[in-house]
Amino acid sequence: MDSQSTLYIGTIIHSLALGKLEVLEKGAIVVGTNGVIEKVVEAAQVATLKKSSSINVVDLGHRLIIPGFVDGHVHAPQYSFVGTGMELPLLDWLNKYTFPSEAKFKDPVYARSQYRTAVARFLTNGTTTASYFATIHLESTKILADIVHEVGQRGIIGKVNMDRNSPDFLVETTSQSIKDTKEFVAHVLGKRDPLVQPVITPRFVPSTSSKLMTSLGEISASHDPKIRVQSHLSENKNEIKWVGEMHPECGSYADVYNQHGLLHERSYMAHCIWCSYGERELLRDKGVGIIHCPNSNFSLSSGALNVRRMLDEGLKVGLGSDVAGGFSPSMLDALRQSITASKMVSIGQGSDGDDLESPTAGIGSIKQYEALSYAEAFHLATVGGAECLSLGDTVGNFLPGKDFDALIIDPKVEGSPVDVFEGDSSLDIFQRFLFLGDDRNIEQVFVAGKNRKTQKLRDMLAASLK
Ligand SMILES: Nc1nc2[nH]cnc2c(=O)[nH]1
Ligand SMILES: [Zn+2]
Repeated sequence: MDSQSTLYIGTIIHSLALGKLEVLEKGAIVVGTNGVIEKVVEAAQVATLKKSSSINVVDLGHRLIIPGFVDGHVHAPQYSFVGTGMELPLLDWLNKYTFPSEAKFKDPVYARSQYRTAVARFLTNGTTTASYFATIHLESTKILADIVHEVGQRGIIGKVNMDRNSPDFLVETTSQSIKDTKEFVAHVLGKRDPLVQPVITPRFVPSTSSKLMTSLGEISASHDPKIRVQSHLSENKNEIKWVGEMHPECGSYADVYNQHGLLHERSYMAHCIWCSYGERELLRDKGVGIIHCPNSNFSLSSGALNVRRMLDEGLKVGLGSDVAGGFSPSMLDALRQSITASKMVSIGQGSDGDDLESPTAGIGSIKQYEALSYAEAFHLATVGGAECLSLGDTVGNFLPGKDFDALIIDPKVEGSPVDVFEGDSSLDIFQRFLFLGDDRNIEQVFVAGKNRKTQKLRDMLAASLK
């Protein structure tokens, strides 16, 4: 314990394994000045620790202390049109709304103002870690990384690559895309901020040529550790058909990424709703994370992922908001909708496919495909996401040695959407927050030991209202 460690006292709830919550009523977390968790103690030990003259004591009373949320897949520029244009399926939605909107990020002044609002909104909702897609534009993507750094969010940021099948107002040449990606990676690594990291981000197979994908795989592999890779995979049936026509030489959609060196233990793919058993085996064997984005999957009528099967088969799974395919910036929404999606699967309405070679085939059997519990969904929104993003040793729960990324939840805040009744247990209150709560209940947002929900952050949000 260093001389200025801080003792945060409150009701601690975090996930130790899928479906396994630990609850410490009036427990405490000791955090060093470097923002790292030194120990977690039960109520009985708190009094002794409090007596230590060298420790700062922060008594949070009735509040809950929970890990920060990990949004494994979010498009920062798409926050500009969030909650609008929700009536089309993926490929039409991209052409009608997404591409014209992303093209505006060519202008760095516009990008700065949009990105400030978006990042502030995600952070204020308790997203302590986000894996962002930006756009193809180098300057504005650097600005996004600078803003994430400035507000102190943990962010993984990707310059999007698009050199084929894209409108002429949102396309780059192969060589420019490679050059700008290298420059962006150098820009982010040059910050020497452990909270902000680059990620290689081919938009998806239809918009990234073979030559570009191969070069991106090489850029990822040329660093130690490898630069992370994120993209979209098997989200929509027309998309999958199109990829099949484009790459008859590959065995499957996932195999296209694999053959271009883009699947490894630091890769994670959004959606994967319609992946075959063979693809799921490939993803598991390569250590690729699956980012389940249920709001987007419903909103773009893509399908309901069989998340239980992914977990049973040993894949890493996290959750994503996929703004603006998904209409909510809050991971509470992703958590709730992941439960709804898994309930659809459990009643025989999900993405079963005719996947007979799978040992877990036989969808429709409610017994075999149990819906996610709230504790499991919470695990995916915290630990699961951290593991997908290769941050499992750093965040996700409160094990000593990890960074203190935490939310202080006040269920009784003035104007709270959550009612607390006499006799409620801590877990009752926690569940009510998960299902009914919102950012009003999220009083403080700690990233690496510092509260980032500051007046400055509120001012950033207020600025967008002017
Ligand atoms: N949901 C979603 N899927 C995509 N596939 C390619 N681009 C996108 C995108 O921006 N959003
Ligand atoms: Zn997406």
